[in-house]
Amino acid sequence: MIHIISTGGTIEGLEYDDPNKKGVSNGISIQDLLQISGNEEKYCLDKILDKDSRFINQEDRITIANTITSSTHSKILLTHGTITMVETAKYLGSLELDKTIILTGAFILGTQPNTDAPDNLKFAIASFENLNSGVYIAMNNTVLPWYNAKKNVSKNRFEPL
Ligand SMILES: NC(=O)C[C@H](N)C(=O)O
Repeated sequence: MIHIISTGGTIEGLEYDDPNKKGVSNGISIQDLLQISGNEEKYCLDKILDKDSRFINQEDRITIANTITSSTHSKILLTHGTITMVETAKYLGSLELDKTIILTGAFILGTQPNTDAPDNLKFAIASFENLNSGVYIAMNNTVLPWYNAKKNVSKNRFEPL
């Protein structure tokens, strides 16, 4: 069983530049995206935040970490906006939790027909098969460990450092 923890971002179709608008979402749920992806893996889902990742702060990261540590599951899929995905991955990596934690998201709004959200979810879920405990980013068919990942803004992809 995979424990999915969702926090907002483009993957959930959230589009806003104004932090005051956080929590106002006309987006799409991770559950619906998983259905679109054809996912057959068993999962449970907790939506704990609804934020563009520019507005994810240290308090939010502690909330995310607490949700992970109190989970009874060892496979954690964290959906997160891409802008600060590396920062959250680094924070979680520094905690050295004995779980496999994969972060994923999307570059194209989850509400758009050409979104990469279902593919990234599918890829991230399949990646648990090959990974030991640790923190990883799984996006655009690439898995990177938390300490060797950066977002290439011009190419819209994550790459090794
Ligand atoms: N592609 C993204 O997820 C960007 C988004 N605005 C974020 O929450 O970081």
